[in-house]
Amino acid sequence: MIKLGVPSKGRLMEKTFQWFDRRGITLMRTGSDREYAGAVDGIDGVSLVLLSAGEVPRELAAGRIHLGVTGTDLIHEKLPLWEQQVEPMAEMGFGHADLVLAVPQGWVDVDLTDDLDAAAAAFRAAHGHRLRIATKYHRLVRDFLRDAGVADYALVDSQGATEGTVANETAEAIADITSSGDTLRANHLKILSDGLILASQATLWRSRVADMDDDDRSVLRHLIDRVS
Ligand SMILES: Nc1ncnc2c1ncn2[C@@H]1O[C@H](COP(=O)(O)OP(=O)(O)OP(=O)(O)O)[C@@H](O)[C@H]1O
Ligand SMILES: O=P(O)(O)OC[C@H]1O[C@H](OP(=O)(O)OP(=O)(O)O)[C@H](O)[C@@H]1O
Repeated sequence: MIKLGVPSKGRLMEKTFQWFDRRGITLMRTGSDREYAGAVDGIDGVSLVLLSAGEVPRELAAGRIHLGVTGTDLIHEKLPLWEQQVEPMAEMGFGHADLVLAVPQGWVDVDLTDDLDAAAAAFRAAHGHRLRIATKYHRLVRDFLRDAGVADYALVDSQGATEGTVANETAEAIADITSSGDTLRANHLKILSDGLILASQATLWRSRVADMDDDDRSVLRHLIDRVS
């Protein structure tokens, strides 16, 4: 059996089901509302694994699922060696979101990451501690800031309501996902002009490490032909 992991809740679930449906493959939740059991209609040899978008990268990397749907951001953040562990099979055209670096709108002299670097040095001199950037995307933000030449900062972990950390005075800047931009605007934050860290969308990934026999390989080829 080829195991296909799809989000069982959250913002990617419904559109994932619709995406497969348009390609003649029906994914169904079975059992009660609260039971995470599923079935697949329209193709043989594929079983459905329902899980959260955030768990799909780990399951693919462990080879417990052969295919999985999740955002580019979660794969790149959670799998340091993602290119060796997974392969993108299809960009699905929904779940678009940008991971961006944002600072208070009132910081009129800070428009670029270079300006942030200067502001960070000044901040440390004035306050005696490093400028804090709140995020849940630790790896992606660190890599981005290293490439941008910004060093004088501290990451603060924020697993939700990240834009609120500036008003709450637990951080001076944030790095988070944005789609409409409403949350950033409502919290008086602006994106740095060169502050796009990653453009993400829902993507169908193939595990490079999951075990397969010849039958599985042929089911996988057939499934990929149908959807890509
Ligand atoms: N406006 C948005 N805010 C946050 N994530 C978004 C947005 N639009 C698309 N996404 C994408 O959705 C995915 C996360 O989905 P979701 O928040 O449903 O997953 P999750 O955090 O694993 O869910 P849960 O923890 O509720 O199970 C990420 O890949 C993210 O890039
Ligand atoms: O640009 P927007 O359309 O306003 O969307 C962006 C917001 O959506 C997400 O939060 P989510 O709703 O997942 O809540 P969270 O803060 O608990 O992560 C993300 O973390 C941003 O806060």
